[in-house]
Amino acid sequence: MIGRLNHVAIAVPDLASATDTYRTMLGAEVSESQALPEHGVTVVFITLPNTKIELLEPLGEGSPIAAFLERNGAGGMHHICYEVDDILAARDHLASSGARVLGDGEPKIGAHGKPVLFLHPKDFNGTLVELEQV
Ligand SMILES: CC[C@@H](C(=O)O)C(=O)SCCNC(=O)CCNC(=O)[C@H](O)C(C)(C)COP(=O)(O)OP(=O)(O)OC[C@H]1O[C@@H](n2cnc3c(N)ncnc32)[C@H](O)[C@@H]1OP(=O)(O)O
Ligand SMILES: [Co+2]
Repeated sequence: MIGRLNHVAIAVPDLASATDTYRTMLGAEVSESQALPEHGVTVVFITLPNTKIELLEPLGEGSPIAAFLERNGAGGMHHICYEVDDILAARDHLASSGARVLGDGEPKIGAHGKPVLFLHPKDFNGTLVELEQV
């Protein structure tokens, strides 16, 4: 069911500073930032030859990553995103297998304009999993 690795996400307390670190210290190509209020984050993407890195900081009240950053003051690996062909079929299979699909279970449109869903980290070895339909 899961396909390519779409991105690995790192939550950061200061997106501008993290962007500068990647650009100047790691020579990375970093996109312009995208504010995504429906997701409660602002993100940039770093394009690598074989995948992407998503840097994200909280946006607005009630950001889903606020508590994570309280626990991890310098930031940290936040989630991993796998690609799927059919996100509703994947959701239904996972839910029937006992996995917790986060939110109301309906896909939202993510940063790439594609439907995304999240699976509870406790069901996947302590790792927050995002699925993106491509
Ligand atoms: C940019 C758009 C999109 C894209 O297109 O790529 C995105 O990536 S949006 C990214 C931001 N949105 C989300 O992360 C949505 C899904 N996340 C959530 O709903 C919440 O973050 C969460 C997973 C429910 C956790 O929220 P939190 O407030 O931290 O809840 P708890 O404190 O109750 O945590 C429960 C439990 O899980 C552990 N935890 C939390 N976050 C993570 C994580 N990222 N990785 C691993 N483990 C995590 C937390 O430590 C708690 O564990 P225990 O203390 O042992 O119970
Ligand atoms: Co993501």
